[in-house]
Amino acid sequence: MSGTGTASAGAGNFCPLLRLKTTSRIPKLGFLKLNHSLITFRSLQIKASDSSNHLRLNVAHDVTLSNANGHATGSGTNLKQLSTIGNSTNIQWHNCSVLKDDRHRLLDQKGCVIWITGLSGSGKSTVACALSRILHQWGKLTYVLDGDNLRHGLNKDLGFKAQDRAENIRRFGEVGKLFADAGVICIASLISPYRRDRDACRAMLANGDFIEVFMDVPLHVCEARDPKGLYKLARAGKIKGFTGIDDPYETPIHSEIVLKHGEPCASSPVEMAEKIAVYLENNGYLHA
Ligand SMILES: Nc1ncnc2c1ncn2[C@@H]1O[C@H](COP(=O)(O)OS(=O)(=O)O)[C@@H](OP(=O)(O)O)[C@H]1O
Ligand SMILES: Nc1ncnc2c1ncn2[C@@H]1O[C@H](COP(=O)(O)OP(=O)(O)O)[C@@H](O)[C@H]1O
Repeated sequence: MSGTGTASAGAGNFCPLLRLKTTSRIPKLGFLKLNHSLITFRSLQIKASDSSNHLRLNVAHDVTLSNANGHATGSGTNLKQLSTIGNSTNIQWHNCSVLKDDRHRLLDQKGCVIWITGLSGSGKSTVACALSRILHQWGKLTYVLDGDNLRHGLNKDLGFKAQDRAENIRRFGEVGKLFADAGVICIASLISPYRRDRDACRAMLANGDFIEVFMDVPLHVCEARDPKGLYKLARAGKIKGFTGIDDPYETPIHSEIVLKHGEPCASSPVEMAEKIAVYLENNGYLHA
């Protein structure tokens, strides 16, 4: 493969193989499937056809040829390597020509993860839903990932031992990262008691895109609320390893937002949610 090829043009100026109009601007990324092979390219020139009704493709840089199994088969200026990530061997990252910025422009917002951490009963879920409601009313796309809810499905194999909580948090981080990449404002609401696990999720996202919100509510207040009766059961020894009672909660040190119990002007869930919404506005997340 020399880096230059031809493809038959479809009706008019539209090439069904490329799904491009010949008049459209040159894409920065794309792929072309030919004879069960995949050609990945970063630079492409399309010249309008002559009377032979053919499009001429000039594939300029970063060419990777791979067969249907994804193994590299040809040469290019920059062959991508197969990787091993965890237990996944011989894998290769595939790019798509629709990029995060394209999705941001479509939605007129920037994807991010609002990470709400705090004790059981501190008001995480209530604030998460209030924030989702406010942003929805402003025409912004959000999705709430709630600790209790994900334990009904994705995380139902996990308990509350430290390593299970760590895995729970890691999965939240990975799912939140996908939502943010999709352009969605993802609101994660989970106890996430360990600083190291929260920081690992922060590190998964681009600078600024992980916004930690600490529900700074004293244990005695959460315990007095006890909406599910869990503190009572934990005090009675009927639940072991309950956060704040006989399991640790590591207070955040560098949260972007602290929602302190009893703070004047920010004591109701809606006022707290408004504070987060203002942060998003001030930091450019509500426009592309
Ligand atoms: N041992 C123990 N400790 C803490 N919480 C417990 C426990 N057992 C059950 N629950 C209920 O599970 C909810 C917390 O789940 P999370 O996924 O947010 O926890 S964690 O982030 O993995 O620590 C938590 O929900 P919230 O009250 O909304 O925080 C409880 O309802
Ligand atoms: N800012 C607040 N002030 C007073 N009560 C609140 C506030 N936020 C939540 N609550 C109440 O506290 C209880 C626990 O709230 P919830 O959102 O379920 O907490 P978490 O998700 O952290 O367990 C609920 O009964 C809720 O109505």
